[in-house]
Amino acid sequence: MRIGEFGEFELIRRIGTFLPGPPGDVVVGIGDDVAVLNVSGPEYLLATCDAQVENIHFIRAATTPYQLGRKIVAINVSDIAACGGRPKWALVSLALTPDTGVDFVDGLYAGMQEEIHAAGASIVGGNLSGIRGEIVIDLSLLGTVSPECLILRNGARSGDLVLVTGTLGESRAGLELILRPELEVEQEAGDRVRARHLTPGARLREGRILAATGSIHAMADVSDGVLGDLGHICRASEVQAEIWPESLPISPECLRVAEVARCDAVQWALSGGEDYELLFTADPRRVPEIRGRLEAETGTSCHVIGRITGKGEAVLVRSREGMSSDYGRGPAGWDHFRAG
Ligand SMILES: Nc1ncnc2c1ncn2[C@@H]1O[C@H](COP(=O)(O)OP(=O)(O)O)[C@@H](O)[C@H]1O
Ligand SMILES: Cc1ncc(C[n+]2csc(CCOP(=O)(O)OP(=O)(O)O)c2C)c(N)n1
Ligand SMILES: [Mg+2]
Repeated sequence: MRIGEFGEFELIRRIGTFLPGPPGDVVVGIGDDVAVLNVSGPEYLLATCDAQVENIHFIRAATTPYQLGRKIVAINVSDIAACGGRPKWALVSLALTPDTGVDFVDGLYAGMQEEIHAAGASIVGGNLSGIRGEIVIDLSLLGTVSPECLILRNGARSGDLVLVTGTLGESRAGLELILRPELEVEQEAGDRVRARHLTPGARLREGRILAATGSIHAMADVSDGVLGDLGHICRASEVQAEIWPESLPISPECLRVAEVARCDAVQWALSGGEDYELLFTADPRRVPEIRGRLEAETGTSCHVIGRITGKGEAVLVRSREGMSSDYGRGPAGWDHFRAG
């Protein structure tokens, strides 16, 4: 059997079965946005890693090395944000071909340095390797969180509302414009969605503020698409959820690109991925206060997009009134071994 038939998440489950149970100082091992480690201090240590692989995550001609540097940092910071943590130290592993220009590495580090500095962290080491084909940039990020602020994927409760920060689908819209350069769209809309794809921002302050409310039951960042990532929360929490397609926050720019591309913006919002927004659940009675606080302190809005309906692990897409929908019948979200 090949891993393409398995899928990414079944493979992670299988890898887990070959590993002994986590030792006692591992608070959270495989399965969340980050590993959470008890290092006998007042704060937990957080650890995560994510890569950018040529022609899987980026096309060399469509991004500058500076943009790529910013993106590799932001996507890792996003995982720490999703737990309510603070990023601290990064290690960067590069696998490059010998013909790579030195200016590529210069630009990459300028971008990484800018983004890591903005996140309050630093690059403290890494590794270099040659590679024969497409290049790989892999970043490991360590951070900290106080135990009372740690939010995991596994705390969603029946009756919770599901919320998401910002807007969904723009990154996928930006990718569409990159893959189909012949599409003509107003410059402002094009620039906005391309920037969202090439240099996503992590919701770091938002994650900490949400965690500090004490009212968030579960949280994850949206890398695979809200449908896929809510699925991860549901499996971890052993609950079932519904997403209301009419409630998804989709910007006018994203709608416009979808119109020009003759694509469905709702589908992009559900399963396009790489939004790097925060997806979380909370008791409905606390939602007005959470939204108010987030908006007042960061200017970031968040929207209710569904609810946790009971025990189970599935995510259904249906209208708030309970009407069924064809959305959600396709692939739930990005899967590295099933994509393409
Ligand atoms: N090769 C691997 N070996 C062990 N654990 C893995 C591996 N790949 C992923 N994981 C773990 O599986 C979980 C899900 O991974 P992933 O979907 O990449 O998370 P994220 O979207 O937060 O980056 C994480 O806890 C991650 O540490
Ligand atoms: C050329 C190209 N094709 C497709 C995509 C879309 N894409 C690639 S990986 C991915 C999912 C997110 O990346 P992943 O490595 O799964 O991050 P993680 O979930 O581990 O944080 C998406 C939506 C892209 N960014 N570039
Ligand atoms: Mg990952």
